[in-house]
Amino acid sequence: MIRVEGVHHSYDDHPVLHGIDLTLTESRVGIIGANGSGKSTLARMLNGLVIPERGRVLVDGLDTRKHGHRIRQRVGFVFPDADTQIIMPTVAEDVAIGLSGRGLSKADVARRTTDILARYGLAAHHDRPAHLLSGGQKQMLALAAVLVTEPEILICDEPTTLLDLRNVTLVVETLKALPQQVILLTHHLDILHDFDRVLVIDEGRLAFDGAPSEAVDHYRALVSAGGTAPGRNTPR
Ligand SMILES: Nc1ncnc2c1ncn2[C@@H]1O[C@H](COP(=O)(O)OP(=O)(O)OP(=O)(O)O)[C@@H](O)[C@H]1O
Repeated sequence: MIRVEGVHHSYDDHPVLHGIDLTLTESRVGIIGANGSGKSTLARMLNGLVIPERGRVLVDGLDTRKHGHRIRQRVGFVFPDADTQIIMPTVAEDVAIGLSGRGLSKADVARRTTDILARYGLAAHHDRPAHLLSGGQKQMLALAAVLVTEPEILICDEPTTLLDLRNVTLVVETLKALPQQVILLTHHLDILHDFDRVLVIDEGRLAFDGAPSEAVDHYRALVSAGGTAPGRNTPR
């Protein structure tokens, strides 16, 4: 369970989050809001990639300020642009690297790598250079490379942003089938219709917290009322 307690954050004296309190227990949680509203900053706090300036974030009682490494073993994070997440030359190596330092034998690493690539439709690409994959395949690889570590919670920061409709569907169906708790940041509002809970972030504050359709209505109303800063995305 993730708890966010009285979290404030600034970058270079520019306030980005203002007093966020949350307890996240639901299986499927969406986070929506305008560009620059603070969603990614909040998401990155949930596994200790960003430490709050004030307040604290607890994962199963562990404070991200003190237990970042242990928390990141429990909470996987998928970034918006798979290219920035793919770090090894071949597809299999990119998955296997996530298993290093876990005391697994080479045979176990190879077996788990082969299994996860098969599960996510990448078996035929095992030894291919990762940079030659299509955009959708790269996003699936980024997802597989996180899921092979068997996190208890998965945070996905706009994992469908760069994908065409077919690949959006593939990634979304994959996420929805996972047994893990999934926390998904997205500008594709329709993805969230069957989520358990959706948070609307507006200029660093929690503007709405509830059912998906009401959250989307709230976000659209905010945009219509000019409640988000100018020049930001219109919700789809
Ligand atoms: N590392 C950083 N250093 C300085 N400023 C940052 C940093 N990361 C984010 N910001 C700023 O903090 C604000 C919130 O950014 P954040 O990425 O959290 O918003 P977001 O809601 O995820 O936006 P988007 O939908 O565009 O991804 C923005 O003004 C952004 O420019």
